[in-house]
Amino acid sequence: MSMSNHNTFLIKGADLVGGGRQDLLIKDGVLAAVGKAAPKGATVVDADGLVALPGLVDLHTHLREPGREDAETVSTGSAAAAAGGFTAVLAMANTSPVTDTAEAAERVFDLGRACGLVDVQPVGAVSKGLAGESLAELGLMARSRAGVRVFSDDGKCVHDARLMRRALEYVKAFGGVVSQHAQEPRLADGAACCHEGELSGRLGLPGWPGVAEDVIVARDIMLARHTGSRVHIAHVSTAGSVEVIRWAKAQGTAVTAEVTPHHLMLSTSRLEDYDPTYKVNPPLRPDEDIEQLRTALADGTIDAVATDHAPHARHDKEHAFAEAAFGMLGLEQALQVVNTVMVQPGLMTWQQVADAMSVRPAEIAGLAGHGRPLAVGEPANLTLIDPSATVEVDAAQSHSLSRNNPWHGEKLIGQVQATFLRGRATLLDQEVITA
Ligand SMILES: NC(=O)N[C@@H](CC(=O)O)C(=O)O
Ligand SMILES: [Zn+2]
Ligand SMILES: [Zn+2]
Repeated sequence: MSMSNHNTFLIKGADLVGGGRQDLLIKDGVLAAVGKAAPKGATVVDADGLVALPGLVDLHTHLREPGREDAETVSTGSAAAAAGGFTAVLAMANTSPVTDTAEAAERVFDLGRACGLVDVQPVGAVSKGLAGESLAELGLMARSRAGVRVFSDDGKCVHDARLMRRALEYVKAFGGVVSQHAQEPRLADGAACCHEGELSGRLGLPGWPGVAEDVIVARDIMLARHTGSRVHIAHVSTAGSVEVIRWAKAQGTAVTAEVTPHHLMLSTSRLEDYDPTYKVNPPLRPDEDIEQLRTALADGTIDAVATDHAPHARHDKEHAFAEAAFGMLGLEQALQVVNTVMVQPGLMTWQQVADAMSVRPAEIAGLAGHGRPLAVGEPANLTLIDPSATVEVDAAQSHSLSRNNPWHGEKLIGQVQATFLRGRATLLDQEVITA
């Protein structure tokens, strides 16, 4: 046992977003002091040159438990999240069984609390069994101990306009939101596996066009306007969606949107070698879309960065491109990617990163205690990042059970060095501990 009290941390000289260089005292789970403090027995964390952000909140994580514990569990996914700077994640409902009842939601919630590395907040399914036919128990999930506020059939689009309308009307009663996987099934042929364009033609892979996303985004914005309810667009990937969302926000419609790290950085050209690691839904898009996604994130048209962390076991991913599973990892590299493509080139400030990766996601999901300013009396949910370290990503070095990491071999800028959840260190690089 060391001399230090493991529940008391003195973070020295961190660069606080909006607050300059400060010391932070973490005690009894809260920020006990901001500014100068020198308590005895605290573990001292040297944060010289590190940026302190409120703990990150991921609106879109697939944890695979229950059902596919060979790909990820609540515990391994939580560890990956903490390593990436997250203190809360929204766990998507496309598990087996589906999270479409109060009991199922409470089970996921409890697994998360038992693990204790991040707050796991279950997303409830919109439709029973994600079948797109009848509404799941939205009200019971909302009133359950899990307090579900975000509903999504993610993996599938709620394509029936009547069902979508009813879901929006229903969640309005308790301040909930429907997160839509926007993909018109009639425009996205069953065999489609990548973006439809020049490259899909050349590679001989069936593709689906960006407009399959755009039309659902437009429809759901009109339904949100009609019902006076809130819609959230998951993993926006096209310039067309951005255009429609920008228009809707200018009209005052209650629409919010997220973009993934991979859609901000990786283009369709990654498919040249038919590597199934880059097979994802929605697909990687051309440079013109990426450009618009970056602009929209920087100007607030897109509210949040969400990972769509989608672990897959080797035997589901290592197939010919057309047969492999859709999805890629994201939790551990998300902040690095945002730093590399947005902060370092001067497109975004750290304050904006805090907004897009913590404040806004917590607001959208109605998560109390997260996305809060780093101020005295607030829960000590925060993360420290070295913004200038260049790191070569190694897929083998991961807390996730899966290895479908699209950043493998990539040099990214930034390294997460510590994460605290209500004052407990869920990640603490030994290098930064000085006493
Ligand atoms: N993103 C993906 O390609 N896959 C996700 C489902 C989804 O987000 O649509 C998955 O669950 O694997
Ligand atoms: Zn999806
Ligand atoms: Zn997803």
